[in-house]
Amino acid sequence: MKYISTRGSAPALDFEQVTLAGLAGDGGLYLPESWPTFSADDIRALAGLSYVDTAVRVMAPFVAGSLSEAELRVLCEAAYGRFSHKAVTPLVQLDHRQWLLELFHGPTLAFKDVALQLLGLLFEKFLARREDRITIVGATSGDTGSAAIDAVAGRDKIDIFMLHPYGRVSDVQRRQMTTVLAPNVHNIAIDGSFDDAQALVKAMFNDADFRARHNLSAVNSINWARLMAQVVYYFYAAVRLGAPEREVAFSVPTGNFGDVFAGYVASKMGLPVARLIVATNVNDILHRALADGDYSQGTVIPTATPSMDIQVSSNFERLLFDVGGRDGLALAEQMRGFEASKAMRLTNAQQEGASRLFTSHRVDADGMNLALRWAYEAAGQVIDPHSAVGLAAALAADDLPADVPVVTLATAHGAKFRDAVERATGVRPSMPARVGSLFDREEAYTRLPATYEAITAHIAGLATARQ
Ligand SMILES: Cc1ncc(COP(=O)(O)O)c(C=O)c1O
Ligand SMILES: N[C@@H](CCOP(=O)(O)O)C(=O)O
Repeated sequence: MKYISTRGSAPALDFEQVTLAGLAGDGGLYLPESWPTFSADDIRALAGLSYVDTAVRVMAPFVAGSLSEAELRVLCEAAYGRFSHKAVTPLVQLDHRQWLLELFHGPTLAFKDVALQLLGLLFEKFLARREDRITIVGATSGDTGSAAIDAVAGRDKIDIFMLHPYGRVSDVQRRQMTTVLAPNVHNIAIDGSFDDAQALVKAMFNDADFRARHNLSAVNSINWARLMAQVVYYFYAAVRLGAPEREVAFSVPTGNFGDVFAGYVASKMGLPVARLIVATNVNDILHRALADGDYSQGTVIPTATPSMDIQVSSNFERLLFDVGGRDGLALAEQMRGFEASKAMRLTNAQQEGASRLFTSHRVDADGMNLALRWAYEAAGQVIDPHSAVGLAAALAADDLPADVPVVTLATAHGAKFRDAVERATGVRPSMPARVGSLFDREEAYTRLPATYEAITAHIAGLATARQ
């Protein structure tokens, strides 16, 4: 399998290279040269398989040439063996048509673990082959950071520098990152938003000297391997609900467009997806883009769903590339315009292409609270605020055929956002034992201004020299 850049001029890479590279050299994001497809029989054959068996079948075409199926299986068994639920990503029924897909049974209680537990092992395997080391630079609005740190802490060929927006993540999210005191883990709190952090990370990748000197790699969803691992649970859930005989809709609380893009990939591979509902909070750039073609960056408004307080959605570029005819040079021009003016209009082809599968819904604080209460009172489920944004959008999708089940992706455990859950439901979710005593541990992080000079000087001073 070869991967090409959305901006048309970086060299095509294989899976191993693309996993270590992160962002493409031309500033674009990597995607498979063509989508592997599963026939109805292939999908039928997934019925009754374990999560690991499903993962191996779904991901095998993407890793071909870099990993054998046996190697992939060993990594999946290790990654998903750390989840606390036997089904890894269990489905929970809420009513006759609404379902939750629980993605928070990993070590750090958010869906990020599904991909990052595997990515940590992929890094280790590929670095051992090359006898090389990497410096990971990442941006987090709360969940990617802790999941990535858990996945790579203590690995001796990796340094990780994780940027989070100071004061804009929950106390649990922050402590899950800053109480990991392994020597290769470096937390940086920037005076800015997640978008600032993400822009700084992309600038480091686009600085050829800095990138080469530190051998940068990515753990954000700019890294293709992240999305690949997330495609698996769409198959796993849909097959359990009757695919390929029955179509399934998914409602996805969305920020950086990675999770819902994985659903798009599943659909391109042949999974019968009736609809992908993009659920945003009031930071609604994706809702405006999908509803009106207006992709213009607003100011980030802090909300009770901090992980979705994002106004520039990295992976949207992958969708625009695929539905817009895969013209990398034209997209590069369009993205340069966006980077300069912070606004762009989708082309007609991009809008029409996206509207075939996607709808969107903007959920404000009242809508989120109502969904939290509905889940608790009508179905006895204490969910987290991000999942509640997804559920609110799912409940509003009343134009879907009656026989289509709607699956909301439950992206985090309520305990990560205890205050918001308690305010809405009166129930304070307790912390699962696997997280340990976060509040007794020492914290370590460095607070820095959100400037390129300050961040790169800090990283250059601490990153272990390449051997
Ligand atoms: C709990 C939670 N829900 C939803 C999202 C949004 O996912 P994505 O950025 O893949 O759209 C995030 C962050 O990415 C998150 O941490
Ligand atoms: N919500 C995310 C933001 C980063 O998204 P990613 O999927 O690109 O890593 C977070 O929790 O950090």
